Amino acid sequence: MEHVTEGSWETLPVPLHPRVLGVLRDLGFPYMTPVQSAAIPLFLKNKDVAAEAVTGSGKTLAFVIPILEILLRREEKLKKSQVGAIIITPTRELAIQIDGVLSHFTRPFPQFSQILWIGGRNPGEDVARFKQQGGNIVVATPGRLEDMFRRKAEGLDLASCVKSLDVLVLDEADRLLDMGFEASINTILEFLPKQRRTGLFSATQTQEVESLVRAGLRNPVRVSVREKGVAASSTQKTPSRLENYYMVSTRRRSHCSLRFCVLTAGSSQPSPCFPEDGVITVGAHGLPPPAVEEWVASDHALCPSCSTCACVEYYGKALEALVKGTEVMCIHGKMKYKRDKIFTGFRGLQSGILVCTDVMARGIDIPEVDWVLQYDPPSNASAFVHRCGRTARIGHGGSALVFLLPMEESYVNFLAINQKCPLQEMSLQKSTADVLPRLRAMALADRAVFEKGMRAFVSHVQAYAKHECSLIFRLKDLDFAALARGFALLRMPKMPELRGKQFADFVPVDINTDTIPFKDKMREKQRQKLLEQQRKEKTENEGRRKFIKNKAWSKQKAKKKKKKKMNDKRKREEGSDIEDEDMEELLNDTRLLKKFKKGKITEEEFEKGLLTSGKKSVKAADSGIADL
Ligand SMILES: Nc1ncnc2c1ncn2[C@@H]1O[C@H](COP(=O)(O)OP(=O)(O)OP(=O)(O)O)[C@@H](O)[C@H]1O
Repeated sequence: MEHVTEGSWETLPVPLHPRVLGVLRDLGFPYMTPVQSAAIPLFLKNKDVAAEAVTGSGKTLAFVIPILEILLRREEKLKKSQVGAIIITPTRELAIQIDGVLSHFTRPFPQFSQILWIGGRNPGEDVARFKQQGGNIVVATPGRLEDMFRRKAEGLDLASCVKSLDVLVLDEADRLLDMGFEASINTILEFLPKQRRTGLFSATQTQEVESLVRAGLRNPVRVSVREKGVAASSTQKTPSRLENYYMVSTRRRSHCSLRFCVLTAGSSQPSPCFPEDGVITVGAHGLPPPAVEEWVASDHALCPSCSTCACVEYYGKALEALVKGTEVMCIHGKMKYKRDKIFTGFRGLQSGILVCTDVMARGIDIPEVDWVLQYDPPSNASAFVHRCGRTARIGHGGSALVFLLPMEESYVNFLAINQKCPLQEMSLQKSTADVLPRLRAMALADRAVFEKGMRAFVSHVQAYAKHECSLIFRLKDLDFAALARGFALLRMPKMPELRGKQFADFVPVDINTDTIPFKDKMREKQRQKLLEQQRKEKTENEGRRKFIKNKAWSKQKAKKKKKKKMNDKRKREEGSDIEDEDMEELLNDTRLLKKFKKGKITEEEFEKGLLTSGKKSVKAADSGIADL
């Protein structure tokens, strides 16, 4: 393990508690990683630490161990309700993971209690748990932690409880800022005592992180850890054991990635849509081609690959049908309550595919992940490094692959310069059977699949339009017809980006897509009922329309003008002129996100808002009018 090279824990200049050493022995970690050997002594000498180290280099223990040691060295013992340490991390999954690591170390010290505060759970219960069990060490997401400071009326005076705080850790600091938590963090910092140790950990440092370092840390010592064997001048952000590839597909990106997933997962029964002779070779740089068996032997394939929740839903559904004998799971940010369960479930699997958005891109530690497939390039370049970092973690090898269109190939150079992240080209050489006819057949047979595909396409186009590297990812150059074929669409969706365009290369199906039923009988029954209701309303409105027609034309004109004005205003405000409820939901979510980023609403309110708009969309889908 080239990461674990820094001598045994006993060689630290400040000795660790024998029971901490015992836990490390039980975990089978006899040696430290570089970031651990650098950061732990600094913390224990009362320094603030700003640490940057590649993904999977053991940053969690670099702050968990000092927290324990500092609390153990306190002169005044902590009371149940006194908070001695807080770890803030951007996502729930990360918080759960850190809480799990921490519990190994608090187990031999029953005098310390720990508590997890994350969104998606009942805040009232969080308060009750704290009052009952205490929380000397808090692991939290920023929104929920900020919310907890406002729960005085429920009997939790957190501002008083944190007066005893010794250590604050900001994990994945750049992500905390990317996700718009700056306002929450600043509010939280105001409650915390200045006399504390602060640690800031990240795999990628940005300008914004620098400001946070200045705001939250006092004379920090900076730790920047490079891997052994990597030149001192190099600032490569990805682990050296990571084989990082890109594949340029002249065909559709989605098609390629789906085929790749099918192959990688290595179905136990040969998939009807994928021949057994698919050969993948590494091109350009002359490396030997990995044998197909190598892919097939994959344990976990993780794909934090999609930029949007709708794409995750669609690819999840597609892969479920295409990959036999391998479990396919989906996680995205719009899932409210089942996210924890799915995440834990995936970790417990022998092998599987996790289709996810960037909620899984950071910090998530599933050591056996062999492949990270990126269906589309993430919206910002540092997220690319984090996505890849879900594989090739300590002591393990791993590979990552991003699918690019020919017009996007300069992204490879951009990553090499901007992120010091070199990629090698890989190409799928033999032409293989098409997965798309199968997906089209699925969409024809089930409205749920049809609608998922349409939504995925729309959301993908919209995400593409907002890409940070708009010079490389140019919406105007996107081949919409090829994209639609890649999503196995039955017809082109109606959306402003496509208005007035012709798609000679896209052949829509020869049926009215409104007639495609849901496979789920109940859903279809509801849809039919709603369609009937709409038909009735339409007939009733006919009479009214005639009446309007008989009105003075000047009046009709005024009404039309008013309507146009309202529509224009809405378009200006929302940047969209799509009429259906899905778009409304999307816009509503965007508005919520903006408010949340500006700190105008709490994480809780944000999630509640998402849930309400999600419900609306289910209604729309059920009614069958969500046909975008
Ligand atoms: N000293 C050690 N020896 C062996 N394995 C270790 C050691 N320290 C940590 N690990 C293991 O290495 C893996 C990665 O650790 P961790 O999740 O802390 O990495 P990280 O640097 O926080 O990664 P990321 O930047 O992706 O969040 C974990 O599975 C952890 O158990």
